[in-house]
Amino acid sequence: MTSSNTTWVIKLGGALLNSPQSVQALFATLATMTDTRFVVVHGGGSLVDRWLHDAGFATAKHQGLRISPAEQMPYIVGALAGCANKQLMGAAIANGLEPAGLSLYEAGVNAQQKLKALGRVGECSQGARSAIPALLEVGKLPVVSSVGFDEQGQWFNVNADEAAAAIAKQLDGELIFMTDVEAVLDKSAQPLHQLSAEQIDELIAQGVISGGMEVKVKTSLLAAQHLRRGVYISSWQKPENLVALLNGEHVGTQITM
Ligand SMILES: Nc1ncnc2c1ncn2[C@@H]1O[C@H](COP(=O)(O)OP(=O)(O)O)[C@@H](O)[C@H]1O
Ligand SMILES: CC(=O)N[C@@H](CCC(=O)OP(=O)(O)O)C(=O)O
Repeated sequence: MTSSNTTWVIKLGGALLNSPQSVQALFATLATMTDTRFVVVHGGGSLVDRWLHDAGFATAKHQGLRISPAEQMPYIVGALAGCANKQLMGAAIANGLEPAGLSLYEAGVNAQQKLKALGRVGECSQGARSAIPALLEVGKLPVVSSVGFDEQGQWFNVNADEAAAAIAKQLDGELIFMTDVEAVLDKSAQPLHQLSAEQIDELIAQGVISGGMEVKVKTSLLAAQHLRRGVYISSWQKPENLVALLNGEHVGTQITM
């Protein structure tokens, strides 16, 4: 059951940034829900792809996570915490909202190296005090990139789905992933309205769920188990789905415990 104090963590997939109209429509929708506390966490994978390519780097992913050599980090951080974050802030401002652009550090989430072979890919842990409650209290809209820091101040590239889940966990909030597909699809490309742990294992093993969606469903399942509530995957192409979800309607895919 949600209350007016519930915080809704909305993760926006990076492909959204390629569609300025959809960005505007999404923030216009958020702006209509004045009584709801939102935290936006965003990706920017396609922007990172472009910046790395333009800088002459090759890039590769392992199970949906970008292998992030130290020398590529200035481009990755620039694309995510700089360009993507500020583009979304601009759309929020244009729709009458008051965004506050943050990295994971200010949001109270720390990062540390996930796996040596992945370079500077971070995984989340409990961090310093979060600025988010105070920002929400004064009516700001936190817009959080998935750039994280460890206690030595070293920067990390965190998958944005994992970043959103860590923030939802910290705020005990609701979690919605807005991506570029309306739902997780089955092997006949039909939307799955609900997904359990067993189905997720099976669909990944069959190769029906792969790439970025593999990270998303695995992260959603862990988050649902931790938060003890369902987590949703829906499309940013349909901002009205956000309104429906907040009203307790069932759209997209619900990942259950
Ligand atoms: N079973 C599936 N159902 C839907 N999308 C899937 C599936 N398996 C893989 N995908 C891919 O996952 C993509 C979404 O993941 P990703 O690109 O990481 O999104 P985001 O940037 O929003 O986090 C889809 O565009 C689709 O290409
Ligand atoms: C470690 C890792 O994979 N980081 C991601 C961070 C951005 C992200 O997750 O963006 P989307 O939500 O648009 O996919 C990356 O470099 O692409």
